[in-house]
Amino acid sequence: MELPPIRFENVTVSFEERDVLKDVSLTLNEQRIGIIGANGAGKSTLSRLINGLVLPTQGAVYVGDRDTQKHAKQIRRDVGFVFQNPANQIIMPLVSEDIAFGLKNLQLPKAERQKRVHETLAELNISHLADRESHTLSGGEQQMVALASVLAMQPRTIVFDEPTTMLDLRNRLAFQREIAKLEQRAIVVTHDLEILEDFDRVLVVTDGRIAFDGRPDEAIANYRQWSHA
Ligand SMILES: Nc1ncnc2c1ncn2[C@@H]1O[C@H](COP(=O)(O)OP(=O)(O)OP(=O)(O)O)[C@@H](O)[C@H]1O
Repeated sequence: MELPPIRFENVTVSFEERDVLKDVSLTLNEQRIGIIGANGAGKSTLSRLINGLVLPTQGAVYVGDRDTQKHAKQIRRDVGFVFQNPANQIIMPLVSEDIAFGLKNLQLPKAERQKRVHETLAELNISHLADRESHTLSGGEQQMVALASVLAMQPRTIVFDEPTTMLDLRNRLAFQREIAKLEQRAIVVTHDLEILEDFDRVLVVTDGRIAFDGRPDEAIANYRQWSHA
């Protein structure tokens, strides 16, 4: 699978005149990229720029050669986003309907939609949730269903904002296995440092800037050192 590079060019994001990201320039070519750092450092904002959920106040973000400010629709198709709070993402009354919902927008035939729904649920070991009412799911079950909805769409890049916060050990391991197997690019914002062990690259965000950018072990050591200071 060809993975389009993601480029940040001198990106500043301001909310209410406060700069929460400051002149960030980056090119992301790797397949598995982690983003770590303190609360409020700017990690979610950085991740949301990738699919145009947040737009730069200054500078530009490109996915391949598409500017996120100009090609929102195509970019949302190419970059899936798994939200921190899965309840924001689940919209349909039944789990299987929820996963099928996004596929309708891709204009896939019904049989293909149903096949993808069942394959994705089986892949994540949550086939037993298919006929459950979405609002009765536990937090962790919701997080797994939100993950399934995005995986079923098969976007080339998937951004995860703290995907394991509600998962028990079994589901956390299932998530980790799933990420390791993905042909797609995964960009994961997390406080769960262990899941980054086999990643290609980890960014440490501190106060709106990239304070460190490198291998997971080095990035985690840098972040630990910063946290103790
Ligand atoms: N829509 C918004 N309006 C105003 N301020 C915002 C908005 N979104 C984020 N912020 C502020 O920007 C800063 C960075 O937020 P962000 O969510 O990117 O941090 P984070 O590193 O993901 O934090 P956490 O680890 O706590 O989730 C925070 O101070 C936050 O309050």
